[in-house]
Amino acid sequence: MTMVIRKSSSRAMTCLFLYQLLPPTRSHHNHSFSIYKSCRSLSKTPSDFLGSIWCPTVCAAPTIRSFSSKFSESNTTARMQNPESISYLTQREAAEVDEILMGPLGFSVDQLMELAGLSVATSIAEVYKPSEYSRVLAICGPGNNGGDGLVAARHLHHFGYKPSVCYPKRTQKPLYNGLVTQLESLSVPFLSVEDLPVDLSEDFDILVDAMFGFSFHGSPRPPFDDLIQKLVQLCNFAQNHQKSPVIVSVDIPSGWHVEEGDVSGEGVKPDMLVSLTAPKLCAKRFTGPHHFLGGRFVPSSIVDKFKLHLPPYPGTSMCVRIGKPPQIDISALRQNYISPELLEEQVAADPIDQFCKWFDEALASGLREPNAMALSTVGKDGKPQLKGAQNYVEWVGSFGVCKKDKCELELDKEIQFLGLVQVLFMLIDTITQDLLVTTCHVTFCNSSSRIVLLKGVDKDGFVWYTNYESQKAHELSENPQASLLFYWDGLKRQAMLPLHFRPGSKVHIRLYKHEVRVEGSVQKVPDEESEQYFHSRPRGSQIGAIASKQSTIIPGRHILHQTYKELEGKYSDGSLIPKPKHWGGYRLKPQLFEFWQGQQSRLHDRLQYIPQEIDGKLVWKIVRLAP
Ligand SMILES: NC(=O)C1=CN([C@@H]2O[C@H](COP(=O)(O)OP(=O)(O)OC[C@H]3O[C@@H](n4cnc5c(N)ncnc54)[C@H](O)[C@@H]3O)[C@@H](O)[C@H]2O)[C@@H](O)CC1
Ligand SMILES: [K+]
Repeated sequence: MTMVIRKSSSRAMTCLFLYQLLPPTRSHHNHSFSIYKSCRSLSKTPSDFLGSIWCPTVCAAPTIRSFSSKFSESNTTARMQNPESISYLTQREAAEVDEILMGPLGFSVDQLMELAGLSVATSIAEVYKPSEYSRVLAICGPGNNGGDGLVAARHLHHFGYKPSVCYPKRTQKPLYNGLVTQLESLSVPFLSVEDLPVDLSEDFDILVDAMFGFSFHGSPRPPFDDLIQKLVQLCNFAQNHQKSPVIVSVDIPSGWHVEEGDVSGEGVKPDMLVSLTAPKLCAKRFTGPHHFLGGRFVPSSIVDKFKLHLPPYPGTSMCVRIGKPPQIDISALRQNYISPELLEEQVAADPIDQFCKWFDEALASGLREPNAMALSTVGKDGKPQLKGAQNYVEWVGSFGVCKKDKCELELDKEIQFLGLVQVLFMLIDTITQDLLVTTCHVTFCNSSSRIVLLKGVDKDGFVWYTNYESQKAHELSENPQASLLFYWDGLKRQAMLPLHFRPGSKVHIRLYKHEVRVEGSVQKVPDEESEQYFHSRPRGSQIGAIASKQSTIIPGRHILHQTYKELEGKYSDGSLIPKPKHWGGYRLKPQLFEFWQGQQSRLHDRLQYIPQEIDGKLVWKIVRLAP
């Protein structure tokens, strides 16, 4: 810290306490700001001293992108069910359900098989993403369980997996021949038992066990005895591999007694069980992490007849999770990020281009809402946190001119904070009124954060829409500086959560993680732009925007429903829903970017883009920060 005294002799010293709330921006050398208050006043509230700060104008490259409103509509997720309250069928009941479905209820085998196979494929896709678990082997038996496996393999192909099929005892019926032809037309390879490697871990990520279902009895006969042993022995090879394949059993873990389960204790131990129609008694003995129910076709007459308690399927899903997803010890979640290094010479010169590159990667990796961002704002009265720790800095040496009712400070150092400046000490030339030296303390302000959805990014900045009467809008009206934070993990070849653990196996996680922080000043977007976007939203969201007086206290949820219903009735004729005045967009004009990439041993990459004016042109200077 330096002390700058420009003038000397016959000076009076005045010691003052002043407050100045600074916005969350970067200030550069010799930028000036004003304190609109007499230096000689004491004990004023912070709000009396709102000043202005010079902010550079930023022009980014003309990349124009917009995101469709579909991002804002959330997808349904599988509901957790208490396994205790669910019905389990005996072998006899399972066969009886089968007979009723295909007799009086008019279903055909292929219909049920198609729905069963689709449920298996969607259950797999809920847990094991094709980006990490692409190589699938469906081992299919001679009956309908095997047929389910063939159908699942076809759907998995269309979901982006690479299935292969082992179907050693083919049933010569038109239904099965058709399923085989369909797979062959997709070039799905059929492997004989002899073609299979001794260690299935080498070639496959997912093993679909579709050998036997509820009609199995006795001990498995060849070649299924050996195939079941291959699944049992997988754990013997586990130590040779970073990741061992997962076993997904269709309806019954093959070889298990349909009612009593794995009687010998030496049978298959699937990681996932997809029960069809209703779980069979053996499913009570399933201890793997993922139990799903599929086969969304059970009519109420069957539910009543067998007094079934089955979980409801969420939304339009073909499957529902039974029981809780595996518990994860949050404190043990310590990923080692492995990424190629993020080097200064390799990143785009324009931060908007770099942002779009990472955004596209996040989108391609299957992240649901990569446009979700934390928006941090602070009003003019952001309360200071307690002194101490890293929330407190001190600087000395600003100087400037002190006029009757305002002091102009000229900062002599680059500062970087969002905070409350407390001017502790000022030395003023009583003749010239020059401000000679100032000592300031800066305490960081409390800011408020929430997640909003990015709806567009272009050369002018980052756009989102909200209620202009919300807390964030209120804070932005008082202080237009804000910060955006994007968090994208699970990129490229990462393990997806929930993590799959097999007892005794080692889980090596390759996780790529990116964060982008953007700071700048915020303005409302022109009303026509908000108007245009408002009418592109689903009508339900348009009505919702009118129904909710955001951030106000309401007596209960019923008020929202009531208002929503009234408005729904009002606009039921399909007429244009007018955009409320209090609803619209904001655009943040970036003044700083930081691109963060996780690396091993916490040696993360942090590249900051700082705007600079060179020969009247804006250029972004890239600097590296220590992690
Ligand atoms: N609601 C239902 O009933 C539905 C049933 N579906 C599927 O159909 C399955 C039942 O199908 P299936 O009745 O065809 O029977 P499975 O597929 O369970 O197996 C029957 C076949 O396995 C053979 N087998 C039995 N025990 C054996 C042993 N110890 N060693 C070697 N081979 C043996 C039988 O000879 C027969 O060929 C269910 O588990 C389910 O996967 C689904 O396709 C759709 C709905
Ligand atoms: K099975």
